[in-house]
Amino acid sequence: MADIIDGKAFAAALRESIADGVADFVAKAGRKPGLAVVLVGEDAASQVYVRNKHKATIAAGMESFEYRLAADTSQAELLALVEALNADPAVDGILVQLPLPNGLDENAVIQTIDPDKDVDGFTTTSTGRLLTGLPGFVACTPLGCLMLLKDRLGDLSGKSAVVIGRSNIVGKPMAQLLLRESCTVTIAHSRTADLPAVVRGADIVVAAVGRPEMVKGDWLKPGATVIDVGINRVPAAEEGKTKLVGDVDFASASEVAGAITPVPGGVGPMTIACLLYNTLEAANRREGIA
Ligand SMILES: NC(=O)C1=CN([C@@H]2O[C@H](COP(=O)(O)OP(=O)(O)OC[C@H]3O[C@@H](n4cnc5c(N)ncnc54)[C@H](OP(=O)(O)O)[C@@H]3O)[C@@H](O)[C@H]2O)C=CC1
Ligand SMILES: Nc1nc(=O)c2c([nH]1)NC[C@@H]1CN(c3ccc(C(=O)N[C@@H](CCC(=O)O)C(=O)O)cc3)C=[N+]21
Repeated sequence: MADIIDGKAFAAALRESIADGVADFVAKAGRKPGLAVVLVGEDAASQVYVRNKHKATIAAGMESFEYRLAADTSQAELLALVEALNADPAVDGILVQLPLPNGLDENAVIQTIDPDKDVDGFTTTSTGRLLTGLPGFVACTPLGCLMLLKDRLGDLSGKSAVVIGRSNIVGKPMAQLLLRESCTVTIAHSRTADLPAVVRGADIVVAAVGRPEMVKGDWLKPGATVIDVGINRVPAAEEGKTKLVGDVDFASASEVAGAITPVPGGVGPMTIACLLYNTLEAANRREGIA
């Protein structure tokens, strides 16, 4: 049976150490690090995430600025808010919750965020820095996955890694991070031929697909380390109830893998902890604190 990688516990420990860093920052800068989160519209899942981010930000000793805008907010209004946050000295990090309602241009909004406040790591400046090996903000979910992998495996160099999914927010930055760690990286996607065979070659499997329980145990190399990014809400056994499952079929995969992250309690909590990590980093840089 695979070891369970306890992302929730790892994230809790990380948040504790961030809280210590926040206390140092407050002592030196005379203010708290500030994170602004912008939520447009009423998407149910986004509301839950934004509430969780708010709670975690406060618990870490940071200032949380929440902006909840109506679904019919115009592009110009949203851009004006992002520009105001760019100029606000109390704001160190800016996160615009995705997806945005139809009619808003996600890319235009994201590219307006000051790269020095881009704690989501989504601007082309941040992704370009990652690609070229310059210091910068790395997207929270892949960063959290990498922390779990390094904690489990130590040096990743020379390992073969398969990332399933090529989105800008998870798959692509994940692949870049693994390449930076000198893994031999394969990026799989919906056009990949014989995905089970591709996965079977990997020491490290990161699944970020959005398809419930797609990756089966018999696709895995025995002993592989499996990071399940998927968050899928599906009907539960009990009538009318739902539950969260990942992109990996946990029951069969945990028979073959060496270690695996659960859903919930794996990558999700790491995403929020890494957001706080990036925000503290942004605050320290802005104040010139090492
Ligand atoms: N835990 C966390 O903190 C987070 C979790 N998530 C979750 O991670 C998952 C992925 O999110 P995200 O990257 O935004 O999703 P996207 O929908 O943007 O991307 C999904 C990717 O999976 C690929 N794909 C789809 N179907 C298949 C298939 N049958 N075989 C192989 N590849 C396939 C797509 O390929 P193609 O490009 O060819 O279409 C695409 O590249 C979701 O479940 C999401 O909820 C997301 C963000 C954070
Ligand atoms: N600008 C932006 N940045 C993001 O980082 C971002 C985003 N938009 N849009 C949506 C996705 C998704 N995402 C998650 C964060 C935490 C959990 C999380 O905490 N999950 C818990 C369970 C939560 C639950 O019970 O619903 C867990 O896996 O244990 C999941 C998913 C961040 N995202």
